[in-house]
Amino acid sequence: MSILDLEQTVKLSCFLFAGYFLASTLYQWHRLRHVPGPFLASFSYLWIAISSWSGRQYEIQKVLGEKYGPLVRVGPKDVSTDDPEVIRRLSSAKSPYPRSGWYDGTRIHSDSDSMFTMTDPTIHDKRKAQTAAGYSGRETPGVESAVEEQIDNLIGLIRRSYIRKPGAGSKLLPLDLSKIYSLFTLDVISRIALGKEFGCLEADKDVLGFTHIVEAFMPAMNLLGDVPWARNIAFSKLGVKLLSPKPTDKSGIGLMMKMVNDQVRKRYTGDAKASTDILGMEGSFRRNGLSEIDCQTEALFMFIAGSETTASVMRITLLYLIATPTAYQKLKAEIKTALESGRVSNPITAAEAKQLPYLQAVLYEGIRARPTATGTFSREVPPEGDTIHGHFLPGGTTVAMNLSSLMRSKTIFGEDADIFRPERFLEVNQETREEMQRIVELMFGYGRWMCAGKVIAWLELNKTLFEVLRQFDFQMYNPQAGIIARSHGSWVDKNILVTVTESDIA
Ligand code: HEM
Repeated sequence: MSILDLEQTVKLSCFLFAGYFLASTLYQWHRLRHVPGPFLASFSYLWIAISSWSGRQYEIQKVLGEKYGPLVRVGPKDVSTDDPEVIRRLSSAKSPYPRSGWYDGTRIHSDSDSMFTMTDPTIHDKRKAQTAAGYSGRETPGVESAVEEQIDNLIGLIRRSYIRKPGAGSKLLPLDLSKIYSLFTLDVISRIALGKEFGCLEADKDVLGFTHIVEAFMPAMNLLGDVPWARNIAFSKLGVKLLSPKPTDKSGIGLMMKMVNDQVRKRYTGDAKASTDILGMEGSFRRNGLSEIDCQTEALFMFIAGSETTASVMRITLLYLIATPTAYQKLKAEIKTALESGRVSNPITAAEAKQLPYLQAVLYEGIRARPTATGTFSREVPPEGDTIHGHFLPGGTTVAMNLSSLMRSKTIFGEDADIFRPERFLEVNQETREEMQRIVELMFGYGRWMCAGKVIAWLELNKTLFEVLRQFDFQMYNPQAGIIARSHGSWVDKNILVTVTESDIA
């Protein structure tokens, strides 16, 4: 080929490529052109990529509803909604909507799915039924006492290392709420899933280096998971094989994988003693038909789904309480009255905690004020298409839940929805309160896809907040120092430093 021919071929290729790029961009834009949203999002995934990577996913998402309405275009084939009715309809047990490919972004095993990455409703429903008795506590009555053991360890650690004695002479080590609750939830999950806690609270450190790995990789994982073409590469079978953690790793998720695999193997080879953990020999998962590898995958996913989520609610709720003295005092007063009247056990049971109205209001407000997960959790419109809020959505469009915007809705939560005020749940009639609570509970998803660990999460939240405030009082260590809170699907928090004193109501 002569140099002239080569030049012509290169020019023609560039021209064809530019033509293809323009035509496909125009096509992408055209299919959802009637749905309002940020301009960049209408033809490219750059908008989603920026919001996933920036650490400001929450701030970016929470204003979308007010700016564009209940249905917003957030990508070429993607919309999001903050309408609770639509969220419920799409996730209900009878909905024809499957989960979208977004869920692949949490895949860890190349040859086995956790319940979370099962996008097909029929396959997913089967796994959900197999694990329901374990997660709900029906076949695992020991979960509540396992949580109590870890609360004891949490209180022990605070008392051992962080308590500030009265007077100026005592040595002062600030307690980092962003760290201690992560240690607590890791110990809870390992205790209930594997029968023995990792011992993070005992050692006062993340013994496996899990949170460090999560923090370090969260921006990249969130980005890869949110942008479809990147996800299709990174989370393909080959991508997962090459990139995902390995049981031979010396720390982080790989090491956790090894511990989980070993524990599960013991139980499946039959030399384990009877135990009350979710996975035990007599444990629910095995009894309900999970194979060894399914069990390993499910158990590992439990750490990803159940540790930082719950820890983030615990730390932010306590932080909001410390920053809102009226709410802090009211909750302390409710705890004191409950103790004096002998209405609560030591430690409090989950059932007793549910009877304390201000404690409930604080927990719902804590979840609402800073939504736990900012990931998109999208569904896929079935092939025949669907109409939402008057906009036709062709088959294959993904519809995300914008919980960040929903939780800030002034129509539902009042004009002061931007601030932490638990009273909003108490000054309305019962019907309105229950509807507000149901909307906050959408934070756990809904219907067939709803969080399997919701009962365990509420158990932890109720018992821990009560017990910690029964024993201690908290104040900010340095109110002028900045707290770091970045949202990449879930939260990466740092530097929530407090000082702790003994409470006078215990
Ligand atoms: C405050 C704490 C928690 C929050 C806000 C939360 C939230 C969620 C959400 C939003 C989903 C996905 C729902 C959907 O796809 O529509 C989910 C799924 C899941 N969560 Fe949680 N979660 C929490 C704690 C936990 C805990 C403690 C565990 C385990 C002990 C857990 C285990 C799971 C599992 C296994 C799934 C997959 C369920 C399915 O695919 O059907 N979660 N969670």
